[in-house]
Amino acid sequence: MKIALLGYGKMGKEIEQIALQRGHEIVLKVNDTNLEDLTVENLAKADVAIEFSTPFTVLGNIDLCFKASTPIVVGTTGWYAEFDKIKERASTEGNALFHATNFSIGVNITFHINKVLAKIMNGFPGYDVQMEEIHHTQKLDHPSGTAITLAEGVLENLNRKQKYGAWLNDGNEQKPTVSEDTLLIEALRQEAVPGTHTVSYISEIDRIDLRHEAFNRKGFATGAVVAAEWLKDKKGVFTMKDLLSF
Ligand SMILES: NC(=O)C1=CN([C@@H]2O[C@H](COP(=O)(O)OP(=O)(O)OC[C@H]3O[C@@H](n4cnc5c(N)ncnc54)[C@H](O)[C@@H]3O)[C@@H](O)[C@H]2O)C=CC1
Ligand SMILES: O=C(O)C1=N[C@H](C(=O)O)C[C@H](O)C1
Repeated sequence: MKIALLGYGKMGKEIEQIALQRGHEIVLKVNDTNLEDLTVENLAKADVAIEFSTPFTVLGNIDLCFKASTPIVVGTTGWYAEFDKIKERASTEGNALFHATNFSIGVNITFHINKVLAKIMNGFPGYDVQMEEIHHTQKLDHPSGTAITLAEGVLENLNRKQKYGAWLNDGNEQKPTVSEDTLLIEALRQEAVPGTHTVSYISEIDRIDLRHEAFNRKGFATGAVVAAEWLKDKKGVFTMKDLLSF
């Protein structure tokens, strides 16, 4: 398969290694030093594009892939406010888009358990729920896309929470007070952390933690390449639930 890498930073480089190991060819690599190569003509030469750039550049890259009729796998986070518009466009124009806030199998198992746990906790009002995400200091968005997906899983299943709130804890501000129906997500930035997410239920007598800790970026990268292989000859908008069998 011929792959275009849109975003050749930490993730793009990791994806390149996995893609080559799986027998694919990289026909285009773009980062902010060679944006002149990012053309519809070049994208049309790829069987699929894998997009891990920035929240500010992802929408332009999706647009170019749609114009080139090149299926696109999007891992970039921080753009989901525009998701409905993109989805509508993909269906009217007959494009192929695979998106996920997290491509790792471990996190997707955690997403599933998180929903089951939230449903169970309806019967146990003595527990309050809170979330924490920790990422490297270069991360541009907060809370992380994964944290938002986890929060949505809680809100869909736990009746006493109606919305989430975010707090970037950089050591300068006190923990905000939130209403009882708000799920607070605390974001911490620590050197070189690939991504750690925890959903905690805390009562007066104990604490239950659902935690996923990535040790490196291999899980994210492998999931993105597998998604690209799966998407290649399809049309429509897909995510990890379409790929996984649970
Ligand atoms: N869904 C998932 O499983 C995962 C998602 N991510 C997300 O992927 C994104 C990228 O993460 P990293 O690789 O860690 O960031 P990074 O900062 O290491 O790499 C981003 C790259 O995008 C390049 N870039 C800038 N403008 C561009 C443009 N117009 N077109 C193409 N590339 C451009 C930059 O030069 C840089 O090389 C972030 O949004 C992050 O949250 C990261 C890991 C896993
Ligand atoms: O920026 C990152 O690094 C990561 N971003 C994704 C997110 O926002 O959830 C996935 C992973 O946690 C790493």
